[in-house]
Amino acid sequence: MGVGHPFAVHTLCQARPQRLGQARNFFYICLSPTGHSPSIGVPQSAHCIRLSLSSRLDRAPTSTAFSLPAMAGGDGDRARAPKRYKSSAPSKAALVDETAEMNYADDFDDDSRDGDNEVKKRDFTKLELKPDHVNRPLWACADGRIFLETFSPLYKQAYDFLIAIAEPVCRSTSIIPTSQSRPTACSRPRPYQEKSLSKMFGNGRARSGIIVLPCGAGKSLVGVSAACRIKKSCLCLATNAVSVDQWAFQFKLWSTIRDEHISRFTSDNKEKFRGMAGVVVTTYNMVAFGGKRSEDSEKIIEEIRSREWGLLLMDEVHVVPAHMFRKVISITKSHCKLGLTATLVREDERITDLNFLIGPKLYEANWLDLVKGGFIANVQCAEVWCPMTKEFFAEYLKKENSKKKQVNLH
Ligand SMILES: Nc1ncnc2c1ncn2[C@@H]1O[C@H](COP(=O)(O)OP(=O)(O)OP(=O)(O)O)[C@@H](O)[C@H]1O
Repeated sequence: MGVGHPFAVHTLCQARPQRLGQARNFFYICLSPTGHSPSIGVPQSAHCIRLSLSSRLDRAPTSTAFSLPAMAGGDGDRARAPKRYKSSAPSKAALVDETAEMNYADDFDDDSRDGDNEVKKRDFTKLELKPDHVNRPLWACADGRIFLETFSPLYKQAYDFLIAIAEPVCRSTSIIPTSQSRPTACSRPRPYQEKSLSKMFGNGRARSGIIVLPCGAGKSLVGVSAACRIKKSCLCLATNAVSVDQWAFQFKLWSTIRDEHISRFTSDNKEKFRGMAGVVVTTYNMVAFGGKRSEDSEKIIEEIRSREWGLLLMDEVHVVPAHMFRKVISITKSHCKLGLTATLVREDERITDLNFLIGPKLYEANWLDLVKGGFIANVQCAEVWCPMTKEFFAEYLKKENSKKKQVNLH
């Protein structure tokens, strides 16, 4: 089972807050054929992830890659994971499965019982830990469950491994097939992402405006989630063709939208609107371009112009030249506009134009908080002083160059 193995991670069930205190030191994973949603609910705080087998695999997984250390008789192929780990008896009978997995449901979520009732109880109280169990933080059961010891020294590596082999299409709703052309969110936003969205949708309707999140904080998920909440078609504008591909990918990653409902429109990739494309991803340039277009392009741009979009999603709003921005805004019609950026700073005077072209700043995350929360990498700043040439210094002192035009969009 190597990297790229066709698993899909389906987080994270219906957490019941009152259960969180009982969270076990196990990373609980359930493997099941895609399309079948395991009904076991487990709290997120217990580091729970569901893995769902892709339809490319037509049989339930065995524990070939992960072995169940405690299980006698062949790596636990027919085994259950332990109910309790007794660290005081490290090697022999250290695992005590008091009953069977039906009782796991008691510890997690009432919803889980239905699914578990299908599984017969088994007694594994006599099973022993394998001698090298400390090197085996992952326990796989024949019924598809994998348990990861969070207290294992290899926990982090094992966790990374699971994530690496999994394709994070994630989130339970993503396994529900949908015929909708509009995206439906299948993600679990982080607190600051949720806050951004709540600022946008706070009073029950979508507000236009700008959300500022540091690089790598997950603006894409916020954009996709916004499109999902609006439940209408979305025109997504990026700065270049590479970004267009990335946005198309992000929509597939974070939502249930089907491939045929996303169209990309770049100079190299003019995907015709297949049906009523729910999401069209293109560049500012493609929309604002005033020159002669090919017949195909003309048709697509006409479609873009004539349609009433639910959301105009604008990536990197701060870098778009003002005149292009105005043009794009004036030739497209949308119910709501959302601008995303990492920094509302630009070199010309026009940053404040965004205020009336799009809307106010809805939310700005403090990057230090995100670093503290472990959501983005720690940044170290070092100030390096160096001499300026005379000419450069004279230029620097000129009023119009002396300050950066930082927006205050409150
Ligand atoms: N809620 C989330 N849960 C898990 N992973 C997330 C979440 N939000 C974002 N990520 C991950 O964080 C990483 C950065 O996300 P993304 O590329 O959207 O950031 P960004 O803010 O657009 O960055 P940039 O400014 O560099 O474009 C991605 O790997 C993404 O999958």
